[in-house]
Amino acid sequence: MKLAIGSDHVGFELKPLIIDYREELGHEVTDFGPFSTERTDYPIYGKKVAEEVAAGHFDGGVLICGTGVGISISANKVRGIRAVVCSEPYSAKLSKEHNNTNIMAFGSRVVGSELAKMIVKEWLEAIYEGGRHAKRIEMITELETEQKR
Ligand SMILES: O=C(CO)[C@H](O)[C@H](O)[C@H](O)COP(=O)(O)O
Repeated sequence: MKLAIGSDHVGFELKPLIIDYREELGHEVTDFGPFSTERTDYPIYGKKVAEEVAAGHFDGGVLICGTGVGISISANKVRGIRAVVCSEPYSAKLSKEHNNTNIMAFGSRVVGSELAKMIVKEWLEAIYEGGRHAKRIEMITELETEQKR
């Protein structure tokens, strides 16, 4: 699986743990920055990763900031993105099975490295169920097309 990953300065230190973990399992992970703990702004990286995923260059994305909230809000502003913030694996699993999420976000001030790995694992291993959920995803997509830029 090809994954795009990004963070802000607060999520920076958790990022390599997730990269190493997924690469050990055979995934190809590309880090879109930042590459230091120098204070920066999460919308920059939320947008970068979201645009790469929306363009189909990657199968999914992982975003990390302090709580996961700001960076996921930013990613969700990109058409075609369904980013979710999770602090436990059950929502991560259902977000893929029911909502076909394509970006997983979490907060490095909220979850530790082992729980973060568990969340990403559940999310990546889950399979979108389609069926009755497809209509709802189409309704979300319709919301996007109705929005005037
Ligand atoms: O935690 C957050 C709320 O979404 C943000 O993602 C940032 O990580 C946080 O706001 C950064 O805070 P800082 O005081 O500028 O380090």
